[in-house]
Amino acid sequence: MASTLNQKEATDNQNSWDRLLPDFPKGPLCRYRKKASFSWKEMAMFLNGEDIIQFKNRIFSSLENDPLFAHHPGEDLRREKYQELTFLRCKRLFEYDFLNQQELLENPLKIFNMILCLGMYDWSLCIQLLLHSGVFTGPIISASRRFAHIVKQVYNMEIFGCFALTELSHGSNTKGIRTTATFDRSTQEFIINTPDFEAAKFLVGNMGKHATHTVLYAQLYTPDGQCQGLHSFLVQIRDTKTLLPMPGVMVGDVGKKVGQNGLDNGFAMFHNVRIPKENILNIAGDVTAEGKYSSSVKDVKERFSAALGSLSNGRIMITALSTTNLKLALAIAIRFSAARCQFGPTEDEEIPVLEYQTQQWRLLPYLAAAYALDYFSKSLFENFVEFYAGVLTKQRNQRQADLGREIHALSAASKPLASWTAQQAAQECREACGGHGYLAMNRLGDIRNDNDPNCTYEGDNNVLLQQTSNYLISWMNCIRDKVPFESPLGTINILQDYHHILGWKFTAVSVEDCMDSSVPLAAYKWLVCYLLRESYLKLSKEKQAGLSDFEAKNNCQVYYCRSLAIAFIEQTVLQRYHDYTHDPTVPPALQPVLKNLSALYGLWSLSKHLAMLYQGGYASGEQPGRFIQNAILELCYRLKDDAVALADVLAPPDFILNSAIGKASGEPDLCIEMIKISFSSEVNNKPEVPGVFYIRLLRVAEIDLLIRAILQTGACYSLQYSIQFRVEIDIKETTESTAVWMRLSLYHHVASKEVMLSLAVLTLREDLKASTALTQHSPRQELVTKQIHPPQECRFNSRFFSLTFNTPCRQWQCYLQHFEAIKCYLSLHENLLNTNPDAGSKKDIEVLENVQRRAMELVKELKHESCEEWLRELGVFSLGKRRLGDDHSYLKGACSNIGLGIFSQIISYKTRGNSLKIMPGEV
Ligand SMILES: CCCCCCC/C=C/C(=O)SCCNC(=O)CCNC(=O)[C@H](O)C(C)(C)COP(=O)(O)OP(=O)(O)OC[C@H]1O[C@@H](n2cnc3c(N)ncnc32)[C@H](O)[C@@H]1OP(=O)(O)O
Repeated sequence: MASTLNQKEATDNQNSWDRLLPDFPKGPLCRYRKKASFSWKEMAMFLNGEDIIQFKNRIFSSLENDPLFAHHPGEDLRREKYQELTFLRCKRLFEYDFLNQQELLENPLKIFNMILCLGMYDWSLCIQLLLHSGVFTGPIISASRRFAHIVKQVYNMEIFGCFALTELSHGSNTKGIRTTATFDRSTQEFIINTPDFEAAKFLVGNMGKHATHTVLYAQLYTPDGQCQGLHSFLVQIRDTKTLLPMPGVMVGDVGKKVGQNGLDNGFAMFHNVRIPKENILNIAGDVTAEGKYSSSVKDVKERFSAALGSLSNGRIMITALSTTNLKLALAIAIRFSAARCQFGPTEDEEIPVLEYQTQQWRLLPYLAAAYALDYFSKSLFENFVEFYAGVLTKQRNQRQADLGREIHALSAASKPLASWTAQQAAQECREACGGHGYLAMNRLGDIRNDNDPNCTYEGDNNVLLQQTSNYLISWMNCIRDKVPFESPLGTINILQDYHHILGWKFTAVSVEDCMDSSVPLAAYKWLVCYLLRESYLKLSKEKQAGLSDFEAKNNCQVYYCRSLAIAFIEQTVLQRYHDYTHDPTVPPALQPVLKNLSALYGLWSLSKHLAMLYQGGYASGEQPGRFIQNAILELCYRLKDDAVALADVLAPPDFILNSAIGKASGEPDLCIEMIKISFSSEVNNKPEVPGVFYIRLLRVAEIDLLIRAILQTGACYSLQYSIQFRVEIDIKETTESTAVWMRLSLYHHVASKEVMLSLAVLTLREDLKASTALTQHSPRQELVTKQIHPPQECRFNSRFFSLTFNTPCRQWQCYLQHFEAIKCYLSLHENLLNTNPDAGSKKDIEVLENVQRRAMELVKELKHESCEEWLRELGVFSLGKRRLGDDHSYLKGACSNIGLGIFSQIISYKTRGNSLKIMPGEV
């Protein structure tokens, strides 16, 4: 009976997993998926839970089915266009309203996941939304209820926000900020001024083009001439209707960046800009009508930390954003490594590159880090939710203050750890995928470049690490005075055993002994205590030598305080992950792989501190180092067959991952991607370059892929162009083989001229796996003609089957029929060759002509088919459907919706400059 129940439970589970997590398409990755020691679906359910998976699916499918979110293949989207599109998308996200207040309160992890889902799709969009509805709105919500109407305007997108702290000459050093806000008693206003160019607000996300309001950080001056320190103010910088700068504000875009170019980063200078007294965000302090400064926080330092408190939230999110980049890069590189075969034990046999020890060692520790950091970032976010609830309910007890300090210390180190790990991983993954990794279409370059600012914004990584080491060193007084202590989250509680831990030694006596994360965890505890002692001693010594606090601190960073902060955060991440993976409630089938990941993350991270372990006497002799290295390699080997399933758990759907080599099937369809890119960039940017696509077809099935690629690409770009297709099939015989070449000529109308587009020569290799390469094929001149043929002309001779159709791209049904005819033609031809191998070489003109005639007849017959049937057959129904009818509707919709909101604008399909322009008569 019990076993029947268990069986039923197992079946129910399986059904629910299958419903939420569909199987992946068959392909070369199947062999690894079969070898996995666990079910990826069970793992995904365990890590996320049904509710979150459903929620993520809803977001992913909404983006995939919305034409506004269609990808623009290649990297040729101009910056202005990309920024404009990002803004339209951001606005559209509010229309989706993925998360209501109730859902958010019930499960705050939903907002966390929503942000990450958007980031997986595009970081510019994600950061734009975060800056507007989080970084800008957070301090406003925390300040006072008097801003409720502003918050409403934020969520209606009636205003658009940014967060202006950084200045041209002051980024990390917030105390050095020089913008001023002087209170004017006579008008009950603050006057905002930028003293000089160097104090201009700089690099502020959303400020470049779109923001109408900013949370502005400035030194507050009371009428008595006293500077009361850094405070934040709500300032309008642009007119909400015209987007023209407000009087006294000079604002603009800072130009192209290394990454995230869909985001408009800007600068601003203020000259006697007056804002009402109520616009001070009174988190740290306020000013009375008489101009007296008042604050419930008496201590200046505490006031400073209250003013900057909102940055902790940002750093926690950046920890998670970086971890997401780590996950994306790993998903791509592991899938590629499992499908890509290169070299082998014999000349005839090539093996997947994942089988090589070096490849495992390069990638799998990062995979383990992705799992550990993923868990950590979620748990830290949950800690923050607890803290933020206290902020909103105005709790002022000791625990709340201690929790704030601890979260600040953790996030100031977890941001550096996660962003650096992701940065290094993205580069390693890029290289591990060779030339394919270098191609923009595979997204590793974008992941690396878009991750890059995570190391800098919300505080430079190295500067922030000092906050963590300061926090740790601050506990030395309690240790020295033997005063009992603990922190709300318990992360510093190991220091209670400081003296005892300093006496620990490395005790493992074999490699097998090291295969559990308890071994690196013990070493980390020792390392944290050791580095704390060394940093403290060094600091004391420097001070005793007569150096100022400032100089002493400066001399204690490298090899001391900096290493301490890094070791502490790695130990904390590992501790949490170790506890999680060793919890008895983990499903038995998942325990071994999760424990392996935990051990690998711990040992690999620890291996970077080997010198320190020896230097401090924790390890001695040859064995500890050897054991750790061999255990890392053994764990990589043990995880190798699980790697694809582990990557599957992390990877979003193909549309979101948007990487040809990262596809779930392991079939990169590079041909399609290249055509899309070549086609789209030519159409989009260089319309007057003449050219032809030559595509060599070895299997009839391939034409389906091409049709899909062309349709999808056309779907993105046909809105502005009427495109003509001309297709010629050239059956080319050599002594070794018969090859079918398809020449696809694309024309479009530019100023009523017909221009031939794009020259790209593609060769598909037989297996279509990862091996598409651009090759030199000299096009035969007799085939190249720039003449447009009359519509729907068919021409035959013994080798060529040529169809030209002169149709606006929007009318899909026209050219679908023609493609179908070509397909029939090729099928018949292929059948012919299969049944009669001599047919090709004998140049049996009569037979070929019969085939061609039949294909011609098919074209006529096919005209009566409904276009929707064609689309469904080709699997592009939804894409096609939303283009049928009013082709411009999606853009019109998006833009006109904005028009209904704050921004009156001229909708322009020309993308030069900001399309948000002033309506005639409004100025
Ligand atoms: C959701 C995010 C998405 C991505 C967002 C992307 C957009 C990016 C926007 C930006 O980048 S905006 C601006 C970025 N700039 C910064 O982040 C500034 C970095 N600098 C600082 O935060 C501070 O200047 C500092 C380096 C942390 C402090 O340096 P300073 O030496 O001047 O002060 P201390 O003496 O160290 O600190 C005094 C006191 O205050 C405590 N404290 C500081 N920050 C916080 C905080 N966030 N929370 C709580 N407490 C804080 C600090 O620990 C000290 O306390 P004690 O040690 O004295 O107890």
